Amino acid sequence: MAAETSTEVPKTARQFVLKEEVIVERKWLKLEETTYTDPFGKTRTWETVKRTGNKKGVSADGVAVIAVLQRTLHYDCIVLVKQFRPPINGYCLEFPAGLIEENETAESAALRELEEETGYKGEVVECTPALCLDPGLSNSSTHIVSVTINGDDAENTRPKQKLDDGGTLRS
Ligand SMILES: Nc1nc(=O)[nH]c2c1ncn2[C@H]1C[C@H](O)[C@@H](COP(=O)(O)OP(=O)(O)O)O1
Repeated sequence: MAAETSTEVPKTARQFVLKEEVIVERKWLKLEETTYTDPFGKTRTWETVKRTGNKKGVSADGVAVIAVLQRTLHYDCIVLVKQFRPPINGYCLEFPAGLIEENETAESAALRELEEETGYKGEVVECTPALCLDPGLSNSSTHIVSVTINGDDAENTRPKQKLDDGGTLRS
């Protein structure tokens, strides 16, 4: 008699992390080996990047700001910044963005980063929950914050960036 072959899909188990081990840690980032269970209950490992530091009172690592510049008799414009990004040895056109400071809300961080990077003062319209944008690589999380800028307002007619000593942005 021929052996019966099962056509049933195997039951999968709920997956979870068992252990996180730091491989190397520097000022801004660390590489960890994450031990987890696969859908069949087998133990596996994953290489994970995390940001260092445990900031108190923050809901995500950073914010990205979708800022719409509104001016009378002009089309609305999305404000972007051009920034050199060492990991790709090249320049990117990006939404203004940055890390949230301790005890700072996502909305305040968005307005602060927008003003630092572009000089524009905006108003928050909407803020997403914390999103992981590259969860296969990192647990790093970001709020995407929608902002409007009243370009007719005197404070926004001649915007000036306020960059720290590492900054080389253009908007
Ligand atoms: N992965 C990083 N490597 C670095 O060498 N330095 C880094 C990393 N991530 C952030 N930073 C530094 C660069 C800035 O001086 C500060 C603040 O970053 P962020 O808030 O993203 O940028 P700005 O506020 O726009 O300067 O962290």
